[in-house]
Amino acid sequence: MSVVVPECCDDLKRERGRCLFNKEELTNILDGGPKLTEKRRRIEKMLINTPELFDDVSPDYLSHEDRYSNELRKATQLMTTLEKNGFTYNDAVTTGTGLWLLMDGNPLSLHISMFLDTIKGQSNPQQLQEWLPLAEKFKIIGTYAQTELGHGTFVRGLETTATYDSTTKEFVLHSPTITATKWWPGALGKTSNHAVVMAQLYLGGKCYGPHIFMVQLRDLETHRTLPGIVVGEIGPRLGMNSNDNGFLQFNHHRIPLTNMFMKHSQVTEDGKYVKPLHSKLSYGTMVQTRVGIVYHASRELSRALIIAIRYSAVRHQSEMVPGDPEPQILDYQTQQYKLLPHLASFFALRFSARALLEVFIGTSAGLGSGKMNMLPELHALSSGLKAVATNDAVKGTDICRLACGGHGYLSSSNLPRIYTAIAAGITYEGENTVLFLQVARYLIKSFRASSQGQTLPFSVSYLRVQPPSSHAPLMSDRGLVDALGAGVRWMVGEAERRLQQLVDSGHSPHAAWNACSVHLVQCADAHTRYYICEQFVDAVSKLGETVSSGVHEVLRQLCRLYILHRVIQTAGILLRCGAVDGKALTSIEEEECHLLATLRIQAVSIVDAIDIKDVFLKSTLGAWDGNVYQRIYEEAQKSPLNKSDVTQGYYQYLRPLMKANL
Ligand SMILES: CCCCCCCCCCCCCC(=O)SCCNC(=O)CCNC(=O)[C@H](O)C(C)(C)COP(=O)(O)OP(=O)(O)OC[C@H]1O[C@@H](n2cnc3c(N)ncnc32)[C@H](O)[C@@H]1OP(=O)(O)O
Ligand SMILES: Cc1cc2nc3c(=O)[nH]c(=O)nc-3n(C[C@H](O)[C@H](O)[C@H](O)COP(=O)(O)OP(=O)(O)OC[C@H]3O[C@@H](n4cnc5c(N)ncnc54)[C@H](O)[C@@H]3O)c2cc1C
Repeated sequence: MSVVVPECCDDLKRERGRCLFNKEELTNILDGGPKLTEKRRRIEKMLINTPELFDDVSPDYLSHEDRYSNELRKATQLMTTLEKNGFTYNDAVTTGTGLWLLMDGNPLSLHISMFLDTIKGQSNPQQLQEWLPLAEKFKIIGTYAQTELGHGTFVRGLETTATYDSTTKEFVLHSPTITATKWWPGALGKTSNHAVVMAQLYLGGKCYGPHIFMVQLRDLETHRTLPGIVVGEIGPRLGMNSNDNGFLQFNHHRIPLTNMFMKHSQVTEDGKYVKPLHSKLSYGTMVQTRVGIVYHASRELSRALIIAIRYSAVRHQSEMVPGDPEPQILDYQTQQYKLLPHLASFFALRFSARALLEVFIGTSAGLGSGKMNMLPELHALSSGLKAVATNDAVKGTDICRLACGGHGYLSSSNLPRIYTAIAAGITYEGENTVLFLQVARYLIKSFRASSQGQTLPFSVSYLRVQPPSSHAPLMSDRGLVDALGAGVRWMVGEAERRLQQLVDSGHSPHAAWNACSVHLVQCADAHTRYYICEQFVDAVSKLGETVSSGVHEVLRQLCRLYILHRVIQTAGILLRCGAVDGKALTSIEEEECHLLATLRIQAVSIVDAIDIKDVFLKSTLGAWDGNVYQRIYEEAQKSPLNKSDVTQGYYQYLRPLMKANL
């Protein structure tokens, strides 16, 4: 059946006709400026003109091996296309465009992120000179091999050993137990010929803790595994099955002394250890990746929102008023309540990701000149934001799926793939509960320091025991953010009181910590969300001076919705600490419902301004033209089961059953 695809269906045309702001201006803000929008579009144009980057057949219909090969084909094509056109892989990652073509598990993603970042961040000048050009030109291909079967979270508990042999000036890498097997690293199974490996450093019989080593795994000509190494793929996962997440074991495998990353800590030829300036500098790649994941999570959430909001404007169901035509489902207040707070979250995360990147850049510059004092704050902020961003992106994406009813469950909606890809983000790069507990540790330490009169770093300065009285009226944005801050201060104070009470009654500090850890995780989550609210309010108020009133109004509404929603979510705490009363909460609830109706009017235009083209959305439900039903129908025709009217299964199983005398 031939299909005539209209420019854009009537529903979406009407929605777009109601736009009262300059979409391009909002797009520029989200990209970080008009120049970055222009650059992103140039990359997109180039990629769209490279047909090899697009799938002929959905990965769902391919075998495990074909799926991997197909993704590898596209990944290598992407890298060469970028290179030939004068762009870097980083351009494709930071704009999201390249990743969206490969989000079924891109086997080069670990190479272009954590492998290269480790080389850049952990090498001494000689190592940098030797490894960086090889890695940048894909002469060596690597991954980040840290997690083991027995330990992922507890890096200090890793079992792989790197024992220095001063007679040969080599490290001997060994996996002494089954649980020491490296397990999970992306692209380790079949793609990588190198890995940066986290292993316990042993010198003269003494363990110096986890350190990073560059290890060649495969021959560079034949790609065969080197002697002393066992490597393979770990099998199917919940999602991203086009990747070759792998396992790795060492059997007394030798590497040169110079293969230990020596920017921060060193081993001399005679086996002496030189300490780093800060004991956690070797965790730097993880911190950097967490910063990137905040952006990544916000981008994935935005794809889900575009799909669900456009679909909600096209889908008509039920009767709102008996006898009237079926309304767009976006007109139902409950549908708005499902989607619009997540739309606000996307903007909040985008502004916070930018603020975090600035902290990261500032801290990295400080580290270069030996200043370590900003590291704890960066660790706390990046851990908290990584956890909130991935939690919210996963929850938001699933809500988007549910908001699309049955069709959201179709693979062709692309919502399942977005969901499974981002769901991994809750676990990888530091499991979220564990990261929140790191934030809580920082909060309690800061709270205690402040009780002793010490000055606190900027992100926790609001925890001061004697806060300056806020002059902002409660119902203003600033006033409500202050109320949220008061709530976190109360929660952290309460956690500290409970910890102290347990210690005073004879518990060890560690037992007390565990006994309070549910509350501590809530403190960390609330603190991070307070930080996000602050960043959102600051960003919108700064933009107010430079943007047109239409765009400013939309941003102000989204920011307001984010704050109101957060206050309602935290109502119990805020009532307990007296930051708000029941009357205020009632009016906040009413205002939220009113705001949902206001934002609904321009919701389609707001998601249009995120500016993700159909080829990157890859969704039958979310395309620009709104031609949903035709697309779903056509996609179903591609199922291999539809190649013949009667399948083999009928002759083999169904017919015999029907003929049997049961
Ligand atoms: C750009 C686009 C990107 C796109 C992304 C998509 C693709 C991405 C693909 C990704 C694929 C996935 C790839 C992967 O998954 S790669 C594998 C990732 N694995 C992890 O993330 C493991 C998580 N675990 C850890 O990081 C550590 O073990 C933790 C932190 C939990 C504890 O650690 P440890 O047991 O050693 O420490 P401690 O708890 O005794 O605390 C002791 C002190 O140390 C301080 N401390 C701890 N850590 C740091 C730090 N980093 N900087 C500064 N300070 C730090 C801490 O605050 C405390 O300070 P104080 O309280 O004593 O003052
Ligand atoms: C898709 C994917 C890709 C990955 N890619 C890589 C990679 O490229 N390289 C790599 O090295 N690794 C990789 N990993 C591994 C990943 O980093 C780990 O799975 C992650 O760090 C969590 O560790 P774990 O699996 O040991 O979980 P565990 O730590 O065993 O967590 C299990 C449960 O125990 C809880 N828990 C653990 N410790 C504590 C604590 N101290 N306090 C309270 N609760 C606790 C957790 O909250 C969780 O609920 C990947 C994982 C996935 C899923």
